[in-house]
Amino acid sequence: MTADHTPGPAVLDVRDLSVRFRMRGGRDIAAVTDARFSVAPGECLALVGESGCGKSVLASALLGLLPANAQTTGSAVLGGETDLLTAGERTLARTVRGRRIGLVPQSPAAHLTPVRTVRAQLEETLRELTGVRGAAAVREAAEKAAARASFPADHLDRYPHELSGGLAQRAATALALIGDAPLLLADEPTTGLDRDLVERTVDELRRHTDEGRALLIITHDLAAAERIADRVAVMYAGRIVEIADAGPFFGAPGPRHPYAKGLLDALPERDFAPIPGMPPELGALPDGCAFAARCARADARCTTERPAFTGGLACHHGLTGRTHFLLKEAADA
Ligand SMILES: Nc1ncnc2c1ncn2[C@@H]1O[C@H](COP(=O)(O)OP(=O)(O)OP(=O)(O)O)[C@@H](O)[C@H]1O
Ligand code: NI
Repeated sequence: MTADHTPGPAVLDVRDLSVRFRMRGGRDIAAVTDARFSVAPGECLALVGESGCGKSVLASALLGLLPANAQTTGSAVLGGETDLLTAGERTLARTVRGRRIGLVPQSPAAHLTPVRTVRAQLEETLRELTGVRGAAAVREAAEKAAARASFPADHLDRYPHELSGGLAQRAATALALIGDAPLLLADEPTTGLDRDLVERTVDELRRHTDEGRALLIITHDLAAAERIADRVAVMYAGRIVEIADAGPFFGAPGPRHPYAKGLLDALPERDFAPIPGMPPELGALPDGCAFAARCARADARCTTERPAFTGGLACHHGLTGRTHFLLKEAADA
């Protein structure tokens, strides 16, 4: 097994997914390039990287929610059968969003309908996505759905603006869980929450993964990723540069890609040493490695030659030939 592949049938299998925004004047923005990863049942994959690196665009591509000027290539196969990139809006709206992919939104307050109570929204979603019928049965199912996301029953008749950030997040999670989707997709589910609530939110999401769902969590909160993820995918300038098991990535021996190492070293609880410089414009990417301009290890080759993504890594320096050979041998065994 290599780190970019999960063993057994994947819930989601993304192959060479690219997203280009066609801009006026013929310019292209390469928001996502050749993303390749899969997520297995019961597994949590955290997609991490700095603001603007393409994480949300990747999520929107999976949900069929990209704007009209976006062009996608590659494939993203859900449940071994449906390619999300070619399925078409009708299929995505009727059979995928909510039913096969539960979306835990970035901004729950904005996702919830402001003029309706949490109970009303849960009941409406239940009627839409499940076979539960009859006022009493729907009411009971809504209360169960709230309990599943640890949303307190005595707050069900409140409106979204009457909820704290943490409770709004739980209401949104309860809605995301109603369709019993095998894949949960959470884009920055902890934005704006204090540390305590971040931990509770990710622990609750983890619990749903432990029930057998797959979870793709998008975050730039590395502490949250460390707490929840089985594997980590690091994105830089639209490309995944490293995919690794969370244990060795956050512990020893640590990340293999210099950018991923830089991200961890920048954490206040580690070296608190920011990566110098800025990421490149996605409309004007360099020919070689996109990280070369900021990388202490970069040499002439890095600026001219793009590193291939093999064995979970896209870097000229990450592995010596010998280590690579040994790892590959172990992976193939
Ligand atoms: N509709 C669009 N047209 C053109 N460019 C876009 C469009 N939507 C997003 N982009 C560009 O795609 C890039 C990636 O954006 P994205 O929102 O995926 O970043 P992100 O990694 O999710 O960042 P954050 O952590 O801030 O949420 C950005 O440079 C953004 O400007
Ligand atoms: Ni985003």
